Parts: sequence; C-alpha cells; structure tokens
Amino acid sequence: MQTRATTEADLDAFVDTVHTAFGRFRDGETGDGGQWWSALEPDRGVLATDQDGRPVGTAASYSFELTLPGGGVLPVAGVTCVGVLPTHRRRGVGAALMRRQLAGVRERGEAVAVLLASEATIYGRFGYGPATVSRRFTVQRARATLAVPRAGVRVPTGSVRVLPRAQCAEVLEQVYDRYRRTRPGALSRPPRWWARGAGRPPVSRAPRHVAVHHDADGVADGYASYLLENDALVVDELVAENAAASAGLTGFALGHDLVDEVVFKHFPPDHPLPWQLEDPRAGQEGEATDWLWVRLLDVPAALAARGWSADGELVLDVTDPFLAERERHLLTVRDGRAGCTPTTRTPDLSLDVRDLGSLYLGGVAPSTLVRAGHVRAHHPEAAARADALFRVARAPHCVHWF
Ligand SMILES: CC(=O)SCCNC(=O)CCNC(=O)[C@H](O)C(C)(C)COP(=O)(O)OP(=O)(O)OC[C@H]1O[C@@H](n2cnc3c(N)ncnc32)[C@H](O)[C@@H]1OP(=O)(O)O
Repeated sequence: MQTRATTEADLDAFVDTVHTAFGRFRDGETGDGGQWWSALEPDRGVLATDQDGRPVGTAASYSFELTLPGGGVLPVAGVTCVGVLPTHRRRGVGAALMRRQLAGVRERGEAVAVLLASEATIYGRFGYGPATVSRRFTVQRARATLAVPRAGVRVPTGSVRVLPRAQCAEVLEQVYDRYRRTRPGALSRPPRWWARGAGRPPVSRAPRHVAVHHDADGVADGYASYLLENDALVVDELVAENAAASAGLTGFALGHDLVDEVVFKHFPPDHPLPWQLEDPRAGQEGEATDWLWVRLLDVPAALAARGWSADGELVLDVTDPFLAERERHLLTVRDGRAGCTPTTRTPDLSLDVRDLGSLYLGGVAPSTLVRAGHVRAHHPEAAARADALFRVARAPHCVHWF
C-alpha cells in the first residue's frame, strides 16, 4: 500500500472510491439536491493505492477560515472524505492517510485542522478533540408564547420576506460571510460552494423556503432556510448577524400556521429563546452531538492566533502520541493577546494534543478536563488559572457541514 497526492486527473476515481467506502451511490443519493463533492480541491487530496496502483482509500481537505475566540480568523484545513474500501480496513490504511495528510497540512503552513466525524471513536487517536456541539431545539407551537421582556428593552424591529431559494443565493452568501466572522467556531464557505450548490441546504439547491430578515434600512442581516415536514416546521439553518434578525426569524418560524412544532437544527448554545418562552417547558433540547473537531498542528501559532480573556502565564506540556512529539510551551497573555515560546519551566498542565483541541475554542473548561482525568494539573491553582485564561465571551458554534 502506498499513499500519494491527487491531481485533477484523479477526481473521478477519488469520488468513486469515497462513495464505495461510505456505501453510497454517486448520483443524487443524498437527497439534498447538491453534489457535495463538487467543491473538492484536487490538489489537497490523498489517495491510498494497492500494489497494482488501484485506489483503496481517500482523504481530502478544504481551505477554510475558522473564526477564533477574540474575533480573529485562521486559515485551517477542513478534513473530509476519509474513507477506506470495506475490503481493506483495519490494516493501517486509514492511519497512513491521516499521517500523510497531516504532514501536507503542516507544509501548507496551516496550524489547525478541523473535521466533522462520522463516528466519534475514530479521530481522538489522530489528535483531534471535539470542540463544538450541535443540538436541536424543538418548540411546541401551541405553547410558544413569548414572555414580555422584563428589562423593558425593545429589540428594534425589521421585516421578514419569504424568497424563492433561486432568487436569494447571493444574499445568503453575503449574510453568511458577515455572520461567520462574528462567531467563534464558524467556518467560511468559499464562494464556489454556493456557486456549485456543494453543501447541504441552504447551500445546495434542494427545495427550501428561505425567510430573509431585513433591518430598518432594508439591508438583509439574517436568514432561515426551512421546510414543512409532517406537522413540523424544520429550520435547517438560521443565521443572524444581530439580535433583531435572530428575534425576527425566530418569531417568524414560531408564528407559522399549519405546524404543531418548530424544530431548530444547529441551535446555538447561547440562543436566548429558551429564556424568552413564557412556558419554559414549551421548548426541549435534543439530539446533541459533537460537531466540529479540532486538531492543533502548530501549537504556538494556534495559541497566538486566538484572543484571551485574562492576563497571565501558563506552562503547557503537550504530548502528541500520533506524531510522536512532545513540546513544553510558555503561554504569556497580555491585553488579550498571547505569546507562546518553548520553555523548560515546570508545567502547570500536562495534556494530550487532542484535549488542547477541545479547549481551543473555549467549548469546555480546562478544569472540566482535569476533573475528567484527561488533563493533569500540577498544582492546586493550575486549573483555575487555565480556566480564567481560556474562558470565552461567546460559546463556539459551527453550522457548516462539509
Ligand atoms: C472527516 C471524515 O471524513 S469522517 C468519515 C470517516 N470514514 C467513514 O466513516 C467511512 C467508513 N469507514 C472507513 O472507511 C474506515 O473504517 C476508516 C477510514 C474510518 C478507518 O480506516 P482503517 O484503514 O480501517 O483504519 P486503520 O486500519 O488505519 O485503523 C487505525 C486505528 O483506528 C481504529 N479504527 C479505525 N476505524 C475505526 C472506527 N470506525 N471506530 C473505532 N476505531 C477505528 C483501528 O482499530 C486502529 O486502531 P489501533 O491503532 O488501536 O489499532
């Protein structure tokens, strides 16, 4: 077995191999109206071949930007299409693909790789940690009365228009791009995704209604793509640039006739709706699952790129079992920015790079992973100091599927 980089000429064989590995058919099998693979970047693929040169495994990555705590954006590798033919599994092909891919990501100068995992048991061993959660929020429409705001502050009103999907592609792309820069954990959607309909709704051309929110000046600042399924209105994606757009679109969905319940997919962890319902039991959280997994490849560069919430110092002893590496870093935070340098000082925390991936966007506190037994705190104040540094103003959230 060998691995090699792909070129444009490999695209067909690559896509066929991925489909066989996932047990899917190539044409129209996803029902989302799009060819998800049409946005692949052929120069970022890796193919594993047998001794006769036949493809037996695949891995690929997209060039995305990830929004970080503090508002910076970082170029990252969006890993996808990791698949090995069912006839060739558990012989090291997947690990060889991961090794080659991670080396390629480093060569490109990307400090971080991210992915969505098909199974949560696969990627920890390759240094990835779950960093954001996706959950649904289901509201019984008949009980969905909103409470009168007790602070007496009125969210400015805009207007909502339902537009045919074909007419609003550009608006959605623009709104999404502004939104994703404000939300830690969000990923860019490069223009060709929208042009080719390469993701899931609303990126794909699958039939969906789209409610677009406009502010008082008529500028679009949010959207919700949705469909009616049985007795439910299912919102695939609600993207809002501000509180008024969020409130306007949420209110629109809850006010829709002919449905008993409204299901918000990818409901942000800090959305105020659960607190706005007059009857708090009218809404139910459900189906929470790990979403974005994060893998640090250049720890100093990755840590220096994000914003930090408190001044201080922390010595991190980071082990990377998959790449057989171990580094000790002194993290020094001043005025929200960090420097990260090699050190021989006694560590405050020792941790696996996968756990640093989980901490990176602020979705879990260091002290939680200390209590879970995964991060070692070397003195009594270490976890509290790490919590103060890693704490984020906004919970990380990602709605992009890739
Ligand atoms: C980002 C994405 O693309 S997510 C999509 C992932 N792909 C899929 O789910 C498609 C179906 N599955 C597959 O194609 C393969 O099973 C893969 C790619 C997940 C793994 O490929 P393999 O060639 O079997 O992996 P490989 O033999 O290198 O195994 C490496 C290690 O991972 C473990 N492993 C592999 N697959 C799994 C799994 N599904 N669950 C748990 N452990 C796994 C192996 O047991 C092995 O462990 P070890 O190092 O302790 O011995």
